[in-house]
Amino acid sequence: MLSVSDAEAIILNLVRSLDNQRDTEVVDLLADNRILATPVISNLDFPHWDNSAMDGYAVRYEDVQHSTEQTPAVLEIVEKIPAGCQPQCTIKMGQAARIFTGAVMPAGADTVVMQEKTRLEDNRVFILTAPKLQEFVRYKASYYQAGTELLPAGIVLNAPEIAVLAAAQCSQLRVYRKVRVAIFSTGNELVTPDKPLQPGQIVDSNQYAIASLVRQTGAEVLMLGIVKDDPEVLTQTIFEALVNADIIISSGGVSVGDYDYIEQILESLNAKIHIRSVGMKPGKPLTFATFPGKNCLYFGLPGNPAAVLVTFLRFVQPAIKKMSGLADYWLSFVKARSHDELRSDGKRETYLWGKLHLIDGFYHFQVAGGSHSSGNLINLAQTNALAILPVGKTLINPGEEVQVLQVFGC
Ligand SMILES: Nc1nc2c(c(=O)[nH]1)N[C@H]1C(S)=C(S)[C@@H](COP(=O)(O)OP(=O)(O)OC[C@H]3O[C@@H](n4cnc5c(N)ncnc54)[C@H](O)[C@@H]3O)O[C@H]1N2
Ligand code: MOO
Ligand SMILES: [Mg+2]
Repeated sequence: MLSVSDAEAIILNLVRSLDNQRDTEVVDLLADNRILATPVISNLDFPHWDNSAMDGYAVRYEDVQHSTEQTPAVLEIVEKIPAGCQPQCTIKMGQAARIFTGAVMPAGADTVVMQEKTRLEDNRVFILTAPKLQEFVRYKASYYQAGTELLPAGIVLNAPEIAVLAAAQCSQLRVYRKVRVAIFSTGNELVTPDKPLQPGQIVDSNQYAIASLVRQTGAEVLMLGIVKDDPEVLTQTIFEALVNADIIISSGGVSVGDYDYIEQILESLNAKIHIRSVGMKPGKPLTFATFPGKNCLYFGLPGNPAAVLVTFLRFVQPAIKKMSGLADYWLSFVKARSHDELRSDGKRETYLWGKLHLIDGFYHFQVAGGSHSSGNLINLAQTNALAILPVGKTLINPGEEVQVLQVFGC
């Protein structure tokens, strides 16, 4: 049985990022959560020109550097410059321009005095406090120089990046296409949620959970439905999925039961099985395979509903993120203080689901109540984190530190 970290390394080493030329498409600015495939270089400086950060007066520092309330500099106002206009005058000794936030600085002026520090009399402004040199001027190119890299490839385009791209007039973006993930569930006992249950049947909840997580991870879902525990149908399903999918995920059928066919089918399809089981709880029977000559990864997740979520979050989600072109941050761990006693048998790395709260700058982990059996999915609702007890650790006391994996949009 592999350790979790060895399994992670095997998987992530075998994941190839989509091709940054071939596997891309052009989208507009309204397509969010996409991953940039090529760096963006703008031909605009930021700010585009020297401009004022305040409503006030554009002045020459040397005229006002000794101003006080008792001995104010008195300047003649020669121009009024609203935002969006080109100044007409050059500010000379003893002169100032009325200026507004965002308006272009006039030639000759190097400093802005905010209007609260002035007094106006007719066409003259009294400067009541000495400003600092260049105060309240946002200088051209002081935030970004045209021609340099504005955004690197491999980042997610969220609101801040989209604002930057809009401001830079980059409205057509080359992003990676979405990773295509085919999913299916195996089990003769499974039915869709709309069917009345016959004795022994249960609802295929895993397929819905995986589909939701795949979409949240930014990939496209191909739902292949429920497949009976029938080697022929299973083989055909996997064979067909290989045509279009970058990743195939099944749930169930990976343990040692008489109807657990996934591994033998993968072998019959000449897949190379890299992982058969992992020392984690839940999630021990995990199958990971590749198909020689094909760019497709296979994750055979265990059928138990908690095991399927934990193995997806620990292994599949980072693999999708890496394949999608995301340069880093495939997993997000934090250290938290445990609110409760956490227990494990110490034999496998143990994942306990619960809620992460940020209180006064410190993370606190509150374990979900009820059974942590991998067959129980009820108490997974409203959790956002998995606390991790390493192998050999049987107890974490309340108040002790624990490593936590942030999940479900946390
Ligand atoms: N003799 C052994 N038995 C089992 C072992 C073992 O090491 N030796 N491992 C156990 C562990 S751990 C897990 S996890 C499960 C994994 O089983 P499979 O991946 O083969 O999954 P199934 O047998 O098909 O189903 C297990 C369980 O999950 C329910 N299930 C299956 N699919 C779904 C679905 N789509 N939605 C909701 N629930 C599902 C299924 O009804 C079973 O109750 O094996 C243990 N056994
Ligand atoms: O994946 Mo199994 O949970 O360890 O029941
Ligand atoms: Mg089984």
